[in-house]
This record gives sequence, C-alpha cells and structure tokens, in this order.
Amino acid sequence: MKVQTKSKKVNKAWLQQQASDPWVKLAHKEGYRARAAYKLKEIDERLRLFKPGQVVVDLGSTPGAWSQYARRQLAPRGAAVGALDGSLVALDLLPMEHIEGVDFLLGDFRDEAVLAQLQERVRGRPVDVVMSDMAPNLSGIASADAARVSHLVELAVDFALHHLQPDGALLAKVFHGPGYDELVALFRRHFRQYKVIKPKASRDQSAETYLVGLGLR
Ligand SMILES: C[S@@+](CC[C@H](N)C(=O)[O-])C[C@H]1O[C@@H](n2cnc3c(N)ncnc32)[C@H](O)[C@@H]1O
Repeated sequence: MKVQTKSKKVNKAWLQQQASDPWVKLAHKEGYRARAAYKLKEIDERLRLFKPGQVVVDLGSTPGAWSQYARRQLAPRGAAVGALDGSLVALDLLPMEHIEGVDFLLGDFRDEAVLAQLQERVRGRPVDVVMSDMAPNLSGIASADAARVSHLVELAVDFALHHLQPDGALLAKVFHGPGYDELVALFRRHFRQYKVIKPKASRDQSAETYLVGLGLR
C-alpha cells in the first residue's frame, strides 16, 4: 500500500514536471513524440549531420522522436515519403508506432540474430549516420550500470566501423561517470574528429551527454 502511494506521488511529480517543461510543449506543438527530438535537432544544427538522400540507422528509437526528426531532414523537399524507402532503419527493444518512411525492426541490439537482421535491412549500403540514444534500464549499482552503457556504446561503435561510409558520423548517448573516459578514448581512436555535446534539451541534472564521431580513421 505504501509503495503504491509513493509511486503515485512520483507519477504526480513527473506529470507536473512534464506539463511545465517547455520542450514537452514544443514537441506537442510540432508533432514530435518526445522532447528528445530537440536534443538531436541542436546537435544537427551544430554539426549538419543530415542531408536529403542519406542512409541513417537509429538505435534505441522508441518512441520515435529522433526518427521523426531525421525523416524530416532526409526527405528531399517536395518528394513523396515513399522516396525514403529503407533509407532510415530504426531498431528498439520496445515496439514503435509506425512512422511513414521508417523501416522499424523490433529486437535487442546485443543479440547477434537481431544484428544480422539489421544488416539485412541496410542491404550493404554505406551508412551516412548511425545514431544511438540507447539507454539500458539502470540498476542503481554504478559499476554494473556503467558496464551496460559502455557495452551498448562499444557495440554501436563496432556497427559504425563496419557500416559507415568513410565520411560518416556516429552519434551516441553516454553518461558521465565510470567508463566515460574510455568511451571518449574509443571515439578518439576511431574517428578523425570527435565532439562532446550536452544539448540544452538534456536535463542539467542528468549525467547524459552525447559523443559524435566524424569521419572514420
Ligand atoms: C531514451 S530512449 C530513446 C528515445 C528516442 N531516441 C526518441 O527520440 O524517441 C532509449 C531507448 O533505448 C532502447 N534500448 C535500450 N537498450 C536497448 C537494446 N539493447 N537494444 C535496442 N534498444 C534498446 C530502450 O528500449 C528505449 O526505447
């Protein structure tokens, strides 16, 4: 009974925070499924990641705000959405409501069979942008959580090394704390340039930040 009361309180606080969050309001107005769209938008406005006609892979895509944003950038002006077929491939553990022009795959990125299916969807085309907003369920045990985050980012780097075109980009969510410096070193080792960006839409109290690798070494 006590637990239920506490979770109701947490829920109420979360709902209040959502209602007063300017990014949530903007997301509603502009038709995005989540405020996360504005993190990607800011990164894109700084680095110009997306261009019409590119091939993009979105890892950890649900509910779909990054896919929605990327899809809007990839569609050449005035082109039918069908022109995008297969050029935006999204993957998540959780189902994602359909977005026109987005080829969604349900599965765990750590699973080799799922990785093989993702590779099939990419059909051997060089990928321009791999983006990963994947975040594991956190246990609260810092070392275990850091290992989970690092593992997902390392797998995303490995995927990027095999599929990115030479001037392509990898964008990945990371967390400050144990394992962070090693992930920065990994980006430095494999990319000609790397950037660390904490977008304004990322909550100050959150340890999340984004690493972007530009151009393969
Ligand atoms: C912060 S949400 C992504 C939000 C998304 N970028 C958007 O704009 O709507 C993180 C997502 O990562 C997914 N995820 C976590 N671990 C994953 C894994 N091993 N394989 C695939 N997806 C994973 C979660 O299911 C969750 O939907």
